[in-house]
Amino acid sequence: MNSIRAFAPATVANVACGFDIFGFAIEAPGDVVEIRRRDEPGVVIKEITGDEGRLPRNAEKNAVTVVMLHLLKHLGIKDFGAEVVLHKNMPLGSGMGSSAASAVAGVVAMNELLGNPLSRQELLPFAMEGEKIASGSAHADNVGPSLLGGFVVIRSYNPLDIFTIPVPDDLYCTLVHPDIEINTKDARFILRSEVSLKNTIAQMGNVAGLVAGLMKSDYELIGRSMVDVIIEPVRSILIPEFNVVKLAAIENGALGCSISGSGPSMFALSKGKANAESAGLAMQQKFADAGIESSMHVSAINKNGAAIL
Ligand SMILES: Nc1ncnc2c1ncn2[C@@H]1O[C@H](COP(=O)(O)OP(=O)(O)O)[C@@H](O)[C@H]1O
Ligand SMILES: N[C@@H](CCOP(=O)(O)O)C(=O)O
Repeated sequence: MNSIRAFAPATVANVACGFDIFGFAIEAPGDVVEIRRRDEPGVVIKEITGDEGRLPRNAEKNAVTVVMLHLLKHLGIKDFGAEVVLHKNMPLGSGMGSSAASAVAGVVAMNELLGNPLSRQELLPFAMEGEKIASGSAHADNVGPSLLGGFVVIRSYNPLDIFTIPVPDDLYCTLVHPDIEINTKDARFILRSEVSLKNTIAQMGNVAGLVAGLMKSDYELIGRSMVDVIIEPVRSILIPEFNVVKLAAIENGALGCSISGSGPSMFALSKGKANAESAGLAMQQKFADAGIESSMHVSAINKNGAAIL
């Protein structure tokens, strides 16, 4: 096989109360990566579309190729020649797991080109290296769900312990991306490093409630548990109209609403597609009232994650 195309979906990380430990993928959008073997050694970026020339063309600096270089090194493969084309189908610094989608598509495509020496689970640490390059932190709550699909829980980072839990069939996500940019690195920098006991107790209750609500298909419990008392109060100040948009989502059918990843995108979860759509239109309207353009994606939870095309 000389050429491979892979797709990796956008993701919603944190899911309100689960900073760095919860995430799920949506159906679309997603990045597409093409790799072609070439005779000369070295992995090079041949072309990137959709980034307005903003992403690094240096293979050691772009999440899509960094993961390939780590994989090749791990497998002891030297002098491998490949050229890479990246189709960037989501904005940078979006809170939609943009860097993660590139990293996952890159590592899945390279693994396929090499004849699948590693399983999907085994690819995770390599995909996390892409996040390290992009945001300075090897968090797995975007790359995990983009790679594996489903609703992902990261129980531990050291050692890495990650699994998926079932979600109700009629659970829909609304993702609204206001036309502003927030870098994950900056949004991590502003977080406080200490948390009060009171907030820890509240957050633990919500984490347990969200997992139980998803597994029991208890929509009311899901909604009640979508509360983040630690991260959202700090980061929401970076998103204009955050409180107004969140209220609009809940008043128009959503079970709950919070920041997607590190923002500026906001997500809501709803029972049924119709509720997800009406919540999303209301969210967009509030951004529009403040003169902010936005785009909306409504999707069921993507159960499959990345795919070879
Ligand atoms: N292939 C890539 N796709 C997106 N961002 C990348 C990629 N490679 C490196 N980056 C860098 O990662 C940063 C964006 O990532 P991040 O802040 O995590 O955004 P997002 O929240 O959308 O994932 C930018 O500084 C960008 O230059
Ligand atoms: N847990 C991370 C998730 C970042 O998601 P992104 O989509 O903004 O890259 C964090 O909250 O920093």
